[in-house]
Amino acid sequence: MIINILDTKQTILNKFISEIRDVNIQKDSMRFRRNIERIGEVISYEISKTLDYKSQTVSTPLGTKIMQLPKKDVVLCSILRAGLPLHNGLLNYFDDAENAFISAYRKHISETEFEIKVEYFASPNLDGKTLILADPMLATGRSLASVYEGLKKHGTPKEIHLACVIGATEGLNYIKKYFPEDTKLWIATVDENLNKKGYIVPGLGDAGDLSFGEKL
Ligand SMILES: O=P(O)(O)OC[C@H]1O[C@H](OP(=O)(O)OP(=O)(O)O)[C@H](O)[C@@H]1O
Ligand SMILES: O=c1cc[nH]c(=O)[nH]1
Ligand SMILES: [Mg+2]
Repeated sequence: MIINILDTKQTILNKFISEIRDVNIQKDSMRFRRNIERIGEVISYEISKTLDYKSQTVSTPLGTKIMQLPKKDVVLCSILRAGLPLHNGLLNYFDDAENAFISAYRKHISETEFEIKVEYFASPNLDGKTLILADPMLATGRSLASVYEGLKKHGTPKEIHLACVIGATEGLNYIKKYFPEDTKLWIATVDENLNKKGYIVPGLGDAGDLSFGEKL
């Protein structure tokens, strides 16, 4: 896996990351969602530097210009719920992408043990496409790995990009085993620790709840 950690350079991205972490600012759920979306936009721009482009002629009112434009083969796939604001950010830039949505949640067996349940699954054919798989939190890595197992039935993408906001080192190491070697991970920032409940520390808390409210 090719790992790109975006906060290793000092950019405006750091402000967006600090606001989603900040226990006071993150209470404003509209700002939280918008910051995740803004991070999705930054990730899109970085991914766009690696895509395949082809020459196309654009007509202006005064003439023509040959431009290099990205091929229209992107599929954006997000993991519900927390993936939705990140999906919006990616879609703001890859506006003609096809879209896939998959649900994954932690079904707790005990306070500290859980299994990943994948239930809703809607995806186009992935053969030969550029797959961008988005989930803001990469904690144990089990949600991303389970979703990818399911996606394999929908075809073989030409290339795979993973778009994440905060990861834990353990999760990064876990998913390396599941994805093809040339998969590119784009992640805003990485923390060292996971707690007993599988939450990233210091992380930000529960991204799904902060975006959409607590669930039962
Ligand atoms: O790397 P993992 O250990 O699998 O954890 C990460 C998952 O946890 C969060 O989802 P959650 O289960 O909280 O569901 P939600 O989006 O509905 O809140 C997050 O959006 C990831 O999908
Ligand atoms: O820290 C974490 C881990 C999983 N899901 C979250 O929303 N946050
Ligand atoms: Mg959650």
